[in-house]
Amino acid sequence: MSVIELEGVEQRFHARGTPDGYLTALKDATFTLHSDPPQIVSLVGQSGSGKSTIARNILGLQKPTAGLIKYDGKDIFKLSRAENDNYRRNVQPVFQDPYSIFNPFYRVDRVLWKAVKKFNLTRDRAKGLAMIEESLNAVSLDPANVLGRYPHQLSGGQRQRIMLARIHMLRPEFVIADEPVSMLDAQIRKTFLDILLDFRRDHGMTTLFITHDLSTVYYLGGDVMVINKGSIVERGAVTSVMHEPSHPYTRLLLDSIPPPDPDQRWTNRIEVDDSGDQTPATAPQEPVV
Ligand SMILES: Nc1ncnc2c1ncn2[C@@H]1O[C@H](COP(=O)(O)OP(=O)(O)OP(=O)(O)O)[C@@H](O)[C@H]1O
Repeated sequence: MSVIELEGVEQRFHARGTPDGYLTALKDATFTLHSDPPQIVSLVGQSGSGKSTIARNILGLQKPTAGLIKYDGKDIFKLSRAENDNYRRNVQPVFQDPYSIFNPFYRVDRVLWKAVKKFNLTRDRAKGLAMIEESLNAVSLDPANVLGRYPHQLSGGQRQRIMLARIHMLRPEFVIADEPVSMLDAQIRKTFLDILLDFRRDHGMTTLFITHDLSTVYYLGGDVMVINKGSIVERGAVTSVMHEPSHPYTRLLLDSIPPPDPDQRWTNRIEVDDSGDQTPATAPQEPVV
Protein backbone atom coordinates (compact mmCIF):
# COMPACT_ATOMS: atom_id res chain seq x y z
CA MET A 1 0.00 0.00 0.00
CA SER A 2 1.22 3.52 -0.78
CA VAL A 3 0.31 6.82 0.78
CA ILE A 4 0.62 10.42 -0.35
CA GLU A 5 0.62 12.75 2.65
CA LEU A 6 0.38 16.51 2.61
CA GLU A 7 1.50 18.07 5.87
CA GLY A 8 0.89 21.77 6.41
CA VAL A 9 1.49 22.60 2.75
CA GLU A 10 1.61 26.31 2.01
CA GLN A 11 2.07 27.92 -1.38
CA ARG A 12 2.80 31.61 -1.66
CA PHE A 13 3.39 33.53 -4.85
CA HIS A 14 4.86 36.96 -5.38
CA ALA A 15 1.99 39.32 -6.13
CA ARG A 16 1.77 43.02 -6.71
CA GLY A 17 -0.88 45.02 -4.93
CA THR A 18 -1.04 42.87 -1.80
CA PRO A 19 0.02 44.34 1.58
CA ASP A 20 3.09 42.08 1.93
CA GLY A 21 3.78 41.47 -1.76
CA TYR A 22 2.58 37.87 -1.60
CA LEU A 23 -0.53 35.92 -2.43
CA THR A 24 -1.13 32.81 -0.36
CA ALA A 25 -2.71 30.29 -2.75
CA LEU A 26 -2.64 27.42 -0.27
CA LYS A 27 -2.61 27.43 3.53
CA ASP A 28 -1.80 24.54 5.81
CA ALA A 29 -3.14 21.83 3.46
CA THR A 30 -3.04 18.56 5.35
CA PHE A 31 -4.56 15.35 4.03
CA THR A 32 -3.70 11.84 2.88
CA LEU A 33 -4.49 9.73 -0.16
CA HIS A 34 -4.25 5.95 0.21
CA SER A 35 -3.83 3.43 -2.56
CA ASP A 36 -5.38 0.62 -0.55
CA PRO A 37 -8.30 0.45 -0.50
CA PRO A 38 -8.38 2.54 -3.68
CA GLN A 39 -10.48 5.65 -3.33
CA ILE A 40 -11.90 8.55 -5.28
CA VAL A 41 -11.41 11.83 -3.47
CA SER A 42 -12.88 14.94 -5.05
CA LEU A 43 -11.46 18.36 -4.33
CA VAL A 44 -14.10 21.00 -4.92
CA GLY A 45 -13.94 24.76 -4.68
CA GLN A 46 -14.48 27.92 -6.63
CA SER A 47 -12.14 29.34 -9.24
CA GLY A 48 -8.93 30.58 -7.65
CA SER A 49 -9.40 28.62 -4.43
CA GLY A 50 -6.11 26.74 -4.82
CA LYS A 51 -7.18 23.44 -6.40
CA SER A 52 -4.68 23.37 -9.28
CA THR A 53 -1.95 24.52 -6.93
CA ILE A 54 -2.48 21.34 -4.89
CA ALA A 55 -2.31 19.24 -8.07
CA ARG A 56 0.90 20.93 -9.18
CA ASN A 57 2.43 20.48 -5.73
CA ILE A 58 1.58 16.76 -5.63
CA LEU A 59 2.87 16.23 -9.16
CA GLY A 60 6.13 17.86 -8.14
CA LEU A 61 5.71 20.67 -10.67
CA GLN A 62 5.75 23.34 -7.95
CA LYS A 63 7.68 23.09 -4.68
CA PRO A 64 5.57 24.40 -1.80
CA THR A 65 6.91 27.34 0.16
CA ALA A 66 6.28 25.45 3.42
CA GLY A 67 5.14 22.04 4.56
CA LEU A 68 5.85 18.58 3.24
CA ILE A 69 4.49 16.25 0.57
CA LYS A 70 5.46 12.68 1.32
CA TYR A 71 5.17 9.49 -0.69
CA ASP A 72 5.46 6.43 1.48
CA GLY A 73 7.00 8.58 4.20
CA LYS A 74 9.59 10.34 2.00
CA ASP A 75 9.65 13.99 0.94
CA ILE A 76 8.87 13.89 -2.80
CA PHE A 77 11.33 16.71 -3.44
CA LYS A 78 14.16 14.69 -1.89
CA LEU A 79 13.69 11.35 -3.61
CA SER A 80 16.61 9.48 -5.11
CA ARG A 81 16.57 9.10 -8.88
CA ALA A 82 15.11 5.58 -8.68
CA GLU A 83 12.52 6.66 -6.10
CA ASN A 84 11.60 9.65 -8.23
CA ASP A 85 11.15 7.43 -11.31
CA ASN A 86 8.90 5.17 -9.23
CA TYR A 87 6.89 8.18 -8.01
CA ARG A 88 6.49 9.55 -11.54
CA ARG A 89 5.23 6.21 -12.75
CA ASN A 90 2.80 5.78 -9.86
CA VAL A 91 1.36 9.28 -9.76
CA GLN A 92 -0.04 10.21 -13.15
CA PRO A 93 -1.78 13.43 -14.21
CA VAL A 94 -4.79 14.14 -16.36
CA PHE A 95 -5.24 17.80 -17.17
CA GLN A 96 -8.14 19.89 -18.36
CA ASP A 97 -6.78 20.48 -21.82
CA PRO A 98 -5.16 17.38 -23.29
CA TYR A 99 -4.40 19.28 -26.48
CA SER A 100 -1.46 20.94 -24.75
CA ILE A 101 0.10 17.51 -24.04
CA PHE A 102 0.14 16.53 -27.71
CA ASN A 103 2.67 17.79 -30.17
CA PRO A 104 0.56 18.83 -33.18
CA PHE A 105 3.26 17.60 -35.58
CA TYR A 106 3.22 14.00 -34.35
CA ARG A 107 0.55 11.36 -34.54
CA VAL A 108 -1.20 10.66 -31.25
CA ASP A 109 0.43 7.22 -31.21
CA ARG A 110 3.59 8.95 -30.04
CA VAL A 111 2.14 9.77 -26.58
CA LEU A 112 1.47 6.07 -26.06
CA TRP A 113 4.76 4.81 -27.50
CA LYS A 114 6.64 7.33 -25.38
CA ALA A 115 5.02 5.86 -22.27
CA VAL A 116 6.01 2.34 -23.38
CA LYS A 117 9.58 3.49 -23.87
CA LYS A 118 9.96 5.86 -20.91
CA PHE A 119 8.59 3.38 -18.40
CA ASN A 120 10.21 0.39 -20.08
CA LEU A 121 6.95 -1.54 -20.43
CA THR A 122 8.42 -3.73 -23.18
CA ARG A 123 11.12 -3.62 -25.82
CA ASP A 124 9.13 -5.76 -28.17
CA ARG A 125 7.23 -3.73 -30.77
CA ALA A 126 4.48 -6.29 -31.28
CA LYS A 127 3.91 -6.50 -27.52
CA GLY A 128 3.97 -2.71 -27.26
CA LEU A 129 1.35 -2.41 -29.97
CA ALA A 130 -0.78 -5.09 -28.29
CA MET A 131 -0.58 -3.11 -25.00
CA ILE A 132 -1.56 0.10 -26.74
CA GLU A 133 -4.49 -1.54 -28.48
CA GLU A 134 -5.69 -3.20 -25.28
CA SER A 135 -5.55 0.13 -23.43
CA LEU A 136 -7.37 1.99 -26.21
CA ASN A 137 -10.10 -0.65 -26.11
CA ALA A 138 -10.29 -0.27 -22.32
CA VAL A 139 -11.25 3.39 -22.76
CA SER A 140 -13.76 2.68 -25.53
CA LEU A 141 -11.54 3.87 -28.37
CA ASP A 142 -11.16 1.81 -31.51
CA PRO A 143 -7.42 1.50 -32.22
CA ALA A 144 -8.08 1.35 -35.96
CA ASN A 145 -9.93 4.62 -35.66
CA VAL A 146 -7.44 6.67 -33.64
CA LEU A 147 -3.93 5.32 -34.29
CA GLY A 148 -2.21 7.14 -37.09
CA ARG A 149 -4.17 10.34 -36.56
CA TYR A 150 -2.87 13.75 -35.62
CA PRO A 151 -4.23 15.49 -32.50
CA HIS A 152 -6.40 17.92 -34.48
CA GLN A 153 -8.09 14.95 -36.17
CA LEU A 154 -9.52 13.77 -32.84
CA SER A 155 -12.28 15.26 -30.73
CA GLY A 156 -11.53 16.68 -27.27
CA GLY A 157 -13.17 13.63 -25.69
CA GLN A 158 -11.02 11.27 -27.78
CA ARG A 159 -7.86 13.16 -26.85
CA GLN A 160 -8.79 12.92 -23.15
CA ARG A 161 -9.39 9.20 -23.51
CA ILE A 162 -5.97 8.76 -25.16
CA MET A 163 -4.58 10.17 -21.89
CA LEU A 164 -6.71 7.65 -20.00
CA ALA A 165 -5.37 4.87 -22.27
CA ARG A 166 -1.87 5.99 -21.32
CA ILE A 167 -2.86 5.71 -17.66
CA HIS A 168 -4.38 2.28 -18.31
CA MET A 169 -1.03 1.13 -19.72
CA LEU A 170 0.96 2.47 -16.79
CA ARG A 171 -1.45 1.30 -14.03
CA PRO A 172 -0.34 3.97 -11.55
CA GLU A 173 -1.43 3.86 -7.92
CA PHE A 174 -2.63 7.46 -8.08
CA VAL A 175 -4.29 9.63 -10.73
CA ILE A 176 -4.29 13.39 -10.20
CA ALA A 177 -7.10 14.66 -12.42
CA ASP A 178 -7.32 18.46 -12.64
CA GLU A 179 -10.69 19.52 -14.10
CA PRO A 180 -10.42 16.77 -16.74
CA VAL A 181 -14.04 16.90 -17.87
CA SER A 182 -14.84 20.58 -17.77
CA MET A 183 -14.32 20.96 -21.52
CA LEU A 184 -16.32 17.85 -22.45
CA ASP A 185 -20.01 17.53 -23.16
CA ALA A 186 -22.27 15.65 -20.75
CA GLN A 187 -22.18 12.33 -22.60
CA ILE A 188 -18.40 12.15 -22.96
CA ARG A 189 -18.04 13.47 -19.41
CA LYS A 190 -19.98 10.52 -18.09
CA THR A 191 -17.91 8.07 -20.15
CA PHE A 192 -14.75 9.61 -18.72
CA LEU A 193 -16.00 9.37 -15.12
CA ASP A 194 -17.08 5.75 -15.65
CA ILE A 195 -13.59 4.91 -16.88
CA LEU A 196 -12.07 6.37 -13.71
CA LEU A 197 -14.54 4.34 -11.63
CA ASP A 198 -13.57 1.24 -13.65
CA PHE A 199 -9.88 1.97 -13.04
CA ARG A 200 -10.52 2.03 -9.30
CA ARG A 201 -12.52 -1.22 -9.37
CA ASP A 202 -10.41 -3.17 -11.87
CA HIS A 203 -6.91 -1.82 -11.32
CA GLY A 204 -7.02 -0.38 -7.79
CA MET A 205 -6.24 3.19 -8.81
CA THR A 206 -6.88 6.04 -6.39
CA THR A 207 -7.95 9.33 -7.98
CA LEU A 208 -7.78 12.87 -6.67
CA PHE A 209 -10.47 14.51 -8.80
CA ILE A 210 -10.35 18.29 -8.96
CA THR A 211 -13.52 20.05 -10.02
CA HIS A 212 -15.79 22.98 -9.38
CA ASP A 213 -18.82 20.95 -10.42
CA LEU A 214 -20.81 19.39 -7.59
CA SER A 215 -22.87 17.10 -9.83
CA THR A 216 -19.63 15.40 -10.88
CA VAL A 217 -18.71 15.00 -7.20
CA TYR A 218 -22.09 13.36 -6.54
CA TYR A 219 -21.63 11.00 -9.44
CA LEU A 220 -18.17 9.85 -8.39
CA GLY A 221 -19.12 9.32 -4.75
CA GLY A 222 -16.30 8.50 -2.33
CA ASP A 223 -14.86 11.36 -0.29
CA VAL A 224 -14.90 15.07 -0.97
CA MET A 225 -12.70 17.86 0.30
CA VAL A 226 -13.95 21.42 0.11
CA ILE A 227 -11.40 24.18 -0.41
CA ASN A 228 -12.01 27.87 0.14
CA LYS A 229 -9.41 30.62 -0.35
CA GLY A 230 -6.53 28.20 -0.04
CA SER A 231 -7.84 26.36 3.02
CA ILE A 232 -9.40 22.92 3.08
CA VAL A 233 -12.45 23.56 5.22
CA GLU A 234 -14.16 20.19 5.17
CA ARG A 235 -13.55 16.53 4.29
CA GLY A 236 -15.88 13.57 4.49
CA ALA A 237 -18.03 11.13 2.56
CA VAL A 238 -19.78 12.88 -0.32
CA THR A 239 -23.23 11.95 0.98
CA SER A 240 -22.65 13.33 4.47
CA VAL A 241 -20.80 16.48 3.38
CA MET A 242 -23.44 17.29 0.80
CA HIS A 243 -26.40 16.54 3.04
CA GLU A 244 -25.01 17.80 6.34
CA PRO A 245 -22.28 20.31 5.58
CA SER A 246 -20.52 21.38 8.73
CA HIS A 247 -18.71 24.41 7.35
CA PRO A 248 -20.54 27.62 6.38
CA TYR A 249 -18.59 27.81 3.09
CA THR A 250 -19.77 24.33 2.06
CA ARG A 251 -23.35 25.42 2.76
CA LEU A 252 -22.77 28.52 0.64
CA LEU A 253 -21.31 26.41 -2.17
CA LEU A 254 -24.27 24.03 -2.05
CA ASP A 255 -26.74 26.90 -1.97
CA SER A 256 -25.16 28.42 -5.06
CA ILE A 257 -26.10 25.50 -7.32
CA PRO A 258 -29.49 24.05 -8.18
CA PRO A 259 -30.13 21.01 -5.96
CA PRO A 260 -29.31 17.78 -7.81
CA ASP A 261 -32.32 15.72 -8.69
CA PRO A 262 -31.66 12.07 -7.75
CA ASP A 263 -34.16 10.94 -10.42
CA GLN A 264 -32.01 12.58 -13.04
CA ARG A 265 -28.82 10.98 -11.87
CA TRP A 266 -26.97 9.27 -14.69
CA THR A 267 -27.46 5.58 -14.19
CA ASN A 268 -26.99 3.88 -17.51
CA ARG A 269 -23.70 3.53 -19.27
CA ILE A 270 -23.45 5.23 -22.61
CA GLU A 271 -21.63 3.54 -25.44
CA VAL A 272 -19.75 6.09 -27.45
CA ASP A 273 -19.67 5.70 -31.18
CA ASP A 274 -16.37 7.02 -32.46
CA SER A 275 -16.88 5.95 -36.02
CA GLY A 276 -18.80 8.79 -37.53
CA ASP A 277 -17.29 12.01 -36.24
CA GLN A 278 -13.81 12.03 -37.67
CA THR A 279 -12.07 12.31 -40.96
CA PRO A 280 -10.35 9.09 -41.95
CA ALA A 281 -6.70 8.68 -41.08
CA THR A 282 -4.52 8.87 -44.13
CA ALA A 283 -1.13 8.43 -42.47
CA PRO A 284 0.32 4.92 -42.19
CA GLN A 285 -0.06 3.37 -38.77
CA GLU A 286 3.54 3.03 -37.84
CA PRO A 287 4.68 3.72 -34.30
CA VAL A 288 6.47 6.99 -33.77
CA VAL A 289 8.94 6.73 -30.92
N1 LIG B 1 2.40 30.85 -10.75
C1 LIG B 1 1.59 31.68 -10.09
N2 LIG B 1 2.00 32.95 -9.79
C2 LIG B 1 1.17 33.78 -9.10
N3 LIG B 1 -0.06 33.46 -8.67
C3 LIG B 1 -0.51 32.22 -8.94
C4 LIG B 1 0.28 31.27 -9.67
N4 LIG B 1 -0.44 30.12 -9.77
C5 LIG B 1 -1.62 30.35 -9.18
N5 LIG B 1 -1.67 31.60 -8.67
C6 LIG B 1 -2.78 32.19 -7.92
O1 LIG B 1 -3.08 31.31 -6.84
C7 LIG B 1 -4.49 31.26 -6.64
C8 LIG B 1 -4.95 29.82 -6.73
O2 LIG B 1 -4.82 29.40 -8.08
P1 LIG B 1 -5.25 27.93 -8.58
O3 LIG B 1 -4.91 27.85 -10.01
O4 LIG B 1 -4.68 26.92 -7.66
O5 LIG B 1 -6.83 28.00 -8.36
P2 LIG B 1 -7.96 26.98 -8.85
O6 LIG B 1 -8.84 26.71 -7.68
O7 LIG B 1 -7.35 25.80 -9.51
O8 LIG B 1 -8.75 27.86 -9.91
P3 LIG B 1 -9.49 27.42 -11.29
O9 LIG B 1 -10.66 26.56 -10.90
O10 LIG B 1 -9.91 28.73 -11.88
O11 LIG B 1 -8.48 26.69 -12.13
C9 LIG B 1 -5.11 32.17 -7.67
O12 LIG B 1 -5.35 33.43 -7.05
C10 LIG B 1 -4.05 32.29 -8.73
O13 LIG B 1 -4.13 33.52 -9.40
